[in-house]
Amino acid sequence: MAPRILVFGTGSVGAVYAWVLSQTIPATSITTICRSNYDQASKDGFAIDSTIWGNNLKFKPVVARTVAEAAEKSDQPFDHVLVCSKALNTTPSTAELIKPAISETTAIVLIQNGIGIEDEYARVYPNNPLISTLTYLPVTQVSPAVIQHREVELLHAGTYPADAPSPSKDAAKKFVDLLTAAGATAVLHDDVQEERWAKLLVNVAWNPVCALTRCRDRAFINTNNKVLPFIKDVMMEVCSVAQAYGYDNVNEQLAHHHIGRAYRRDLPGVQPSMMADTLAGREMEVDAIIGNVVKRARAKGVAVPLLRTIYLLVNGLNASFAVGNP
Ligand SMILES: NC(=O)C1=CN([C@@H]2O[C@H](COP(=O)(O)OP(=O)(O)OC[C@H]3O[C@@H](n4cnc5c(N)ncnc54)[C@H](OP(=O)(O)O)[C@@H]3O)[C@@H](O)[C@H]2O)C=CC1
Ligand SMILES: CC(C)(CO)C(=O)C(=O)O
Repeated sequence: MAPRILVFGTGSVGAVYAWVLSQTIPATSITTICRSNYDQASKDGFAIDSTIWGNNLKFKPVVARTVAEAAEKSDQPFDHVLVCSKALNTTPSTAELIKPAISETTAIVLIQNGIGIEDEYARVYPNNPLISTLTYLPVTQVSPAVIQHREVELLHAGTYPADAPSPSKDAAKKFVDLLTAAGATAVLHDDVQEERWAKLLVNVAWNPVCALTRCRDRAFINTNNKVLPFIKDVMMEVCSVAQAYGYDNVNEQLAHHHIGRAYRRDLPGVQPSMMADTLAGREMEVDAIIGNVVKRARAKGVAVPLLRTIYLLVNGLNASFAVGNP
């Protein structure tokens, strides 16, 4: 029988992975939880333009407003619940919100940026397979249920914790195999935390500056010849924290690799998710992406003056959305 999939948070990333899975799993076995895009998604489904997979990709999964409604609609327990909402500190937490969909064997798959995002799920579901993933997938929901994707698709996955028991390791492999069979690129790791740190170089450096300046990454580079040295200094601070935790491959060479990717992009470049949030006046993942790095730096006595500055600025920007127009 086809695996049953639930996607919680079907915005930019969630819609793309739901579509990917629909290449091997019937759309009737994929349920998407939608909020602001519910009307459009339930009426016409999703439409994706991708520079990799092609334009005008349409698909219509099952659409529900809440996890309770999704669980009621499904005649079988869900095999995989994909959490593709932003990693935010909400009340109730997202871990609590997905409860109606979690059976004894459901694998919980986090497809989110940041570091230290798994703890709440591990606390609420100590016996379920928990799969931590991150993806290189520049995507933007340009209007409700209409998504644009460009340039790259690469997901890294592994269990949380890294030394999880074999049923969790099997579930992680199964998920990676599902994506691969559907035509996506997914890599399984014994310890995916190294890849989380590696991607933080990109997200800590570019997401806040693009949000604060409202310039896409490549366009920001063109504003001043000091931009690239600054971005490198920010990345090197993240490297020093990662190395303090034993991830020595998160280093200067990797920083150069990531900087080169942005530099080679056509203008105006990509719109990081934090910039999309700012333009929409939506809460940004300030703690998951920056605050948790600053905390980890403090715990190891690593100096991160640039990260502390960026954290305060972007945290202030976040707060401004809550109070409305200044
Ligand atoms: N966009 C990108 O290019 C990339 C993003 N990422 C990461 O992927 C994750 C997802 O990002 P992204 O797809 O951009 O985010 P989006 O904001 O595009 O999508 C998140 C979706 O979650 C929905 N949602 C949040 N809370 C709830 C809730 N309680 N009930 C129902 N729906 C809910 C939102 O609904 P609503 O619209 O109503 O708020 C929205 O549709 C983040 O961790 C991000 O950092 C990783 C790689 C690239
Ligand atoms: C920078 C990017 C697009 C890389 O995939 C990303 O992770 C984000 O927008 O948060």
